Amino acid sequence: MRFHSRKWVKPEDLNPNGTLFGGRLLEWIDEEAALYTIIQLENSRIVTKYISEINFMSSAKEGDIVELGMEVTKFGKSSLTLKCEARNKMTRETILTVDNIIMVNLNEHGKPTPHGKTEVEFVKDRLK
Ligand SMILES: CC(=O)SCCNC(=O)CCNC(=O)[C@H](O)C(C)(C)COP(=O)(O)OP(=O)(O)OC[C@H]1O[C@@H](n2cnc3c(N)ncnc32)[C@H](O)[C@@H]1OP(=O)(O)O
Repeated sequence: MRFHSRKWVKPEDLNPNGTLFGGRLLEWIDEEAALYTIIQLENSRIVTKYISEINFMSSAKEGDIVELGMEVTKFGKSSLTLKCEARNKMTRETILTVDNIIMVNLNEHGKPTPHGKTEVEFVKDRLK
């Protein structure tokens, strides 16, 4: 799994317990999944269709750095299935894992459309 982005836990990201608010982390993950999908599918009209069980295993506190990792587990016809892990860079603990995030490629009418991709592509290879 590649960890593409990092987030800094700020006061506005905390819950009343003083730790990272779960909803904020899910927002970060959804955005990261969307950005990853847009880049892979080369289409900005994509949506999140389904997110499987989310297992919160540990947390983060103010000032901690959270890393978000994504991995493609399946290329469907119009869909892309991702696996995700969020980990705390300070404690080295896994904060949560999500086994399946299903993203769907849409056409200009907002309907699912084949993306034609079958493997992960790297931007550096596209430039050749
Ligand atoms: C980044 C964001 O936050 S986006 C905002 C939040 N998301 C949204 O607003 C999306 C709202 N939902 C929708 O617009 C519609 O449900 C759509 C366009 C995503 C899908 O429409 P549907 O008519 O259900 O699509 P359809 O049945 O053709 O399925 C499309 C693909 O999703 C897959 N899929 C649909 N439902 C599920 C599900 N519950 N679990 C897993 N995969 C699913 C299908 O297998 C299909 O994949 P494939 O083409 O690779 O075989």
